[in-house]
Amino acid sequence: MALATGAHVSFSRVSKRYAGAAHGVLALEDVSFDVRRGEVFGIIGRSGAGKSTLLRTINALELPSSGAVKVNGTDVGALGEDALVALRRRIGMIFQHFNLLSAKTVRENVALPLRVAGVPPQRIGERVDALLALVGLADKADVYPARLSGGQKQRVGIARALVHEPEILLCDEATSALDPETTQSILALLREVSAAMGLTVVLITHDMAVIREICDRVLVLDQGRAVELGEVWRVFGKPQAEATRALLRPLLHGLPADLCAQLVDELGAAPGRAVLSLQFAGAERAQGVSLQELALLGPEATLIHGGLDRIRGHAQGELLVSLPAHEVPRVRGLFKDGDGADLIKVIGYVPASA
Ligand SMILES: Nc1ncnc2c1ncn2[C@@H]1O[C@H](COP(=O)(O)OP(=O)(O)OP(=O)(O)O)[C@@H](O)[C@H]1O
Repeated sequence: MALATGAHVSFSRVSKRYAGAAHGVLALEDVSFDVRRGEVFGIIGRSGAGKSTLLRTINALELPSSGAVKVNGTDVGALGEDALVALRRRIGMIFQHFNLLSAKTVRENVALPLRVAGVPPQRIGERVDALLALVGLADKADVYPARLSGGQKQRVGIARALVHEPEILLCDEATSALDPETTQSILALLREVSAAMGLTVVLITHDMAVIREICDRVLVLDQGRAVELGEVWRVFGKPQAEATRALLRPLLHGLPADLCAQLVDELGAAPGRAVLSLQFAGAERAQGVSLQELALLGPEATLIHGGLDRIRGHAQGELLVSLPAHEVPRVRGLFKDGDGADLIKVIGYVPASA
């Protein structure tokens, strides 16, 4: 059963075909996965991969052409009008362009969904004040959106999305219009409110740094298909699908091939040496890479480039090391290769006769 496994939202064999020329557009194809209760779940993919379509099936803004989306075990596609209104109140949504009403103050923007729901004015006032305090905008209640910064507008968007005390928050490129510093503050706020309110958060973004920063797990869509799913540190540490690698390329620690070649060339002054790449994917070395272990590379090893990063508490990265070529077989044995968490790769040799 969906509830017993902790699934909050479950997608089973979801396909979506939009009407259009000839056979229409197949935006989603046979997508199945669960979003767990209380997790922050990211969806990534190239432009047109189907991310928005998938997100919008959760609150039935789009209905699957086949398959089912269930929230708490209930098929959202089978709900009547009243049940659908109730469902949408349990699912807040925030958008890239904030979608605030410019002719209404901050307070009125946040209050509007409560007014529509017929909540008594006194309760509306209390609720709106509490939410504006929560998002750090208590002093902007009577200001119009035009006088707010992008980050402040998104804070209003978040307050408005939380008015009905939802259990799920959908974020559609919520930080894409913001500068990096403001993005960080909005992510911190999202993390805070999701933890405080026990929210399940599903977000789509083109910004891989956002996924790395805030998500527990990530799904990769490619041309409407789910091609990879896993904990963020695993997927980012060792991406399996080509689509994932392409999306993550800007974040990967590896040196560009031409720079590697240049490094190998420069080492021509020391013939008989090899350049190795030691890649750490985080599973075995959550705490980092021990210097004791690196010391086993031997006294003639030189660290020439690299760095370690931390994703959701797992150390990841790549170190480029030069050492005598005859040491390569011994060193290969020191670090797990291939199916383990780590990978060791010979980037190049400088021939002894050079
Ligand atoms: N209402 C619609 N009618 C017809 N085709 C649509 C509609 N909405 C989306 N599509 C098509 O479905 C596919 C998936 O679109 P979707 O917006 O879900 O992708 P996306 O991954 O969110 O893209 P982006 O990152 O550019 O926002 C695209 O080919 C798009 O052109």
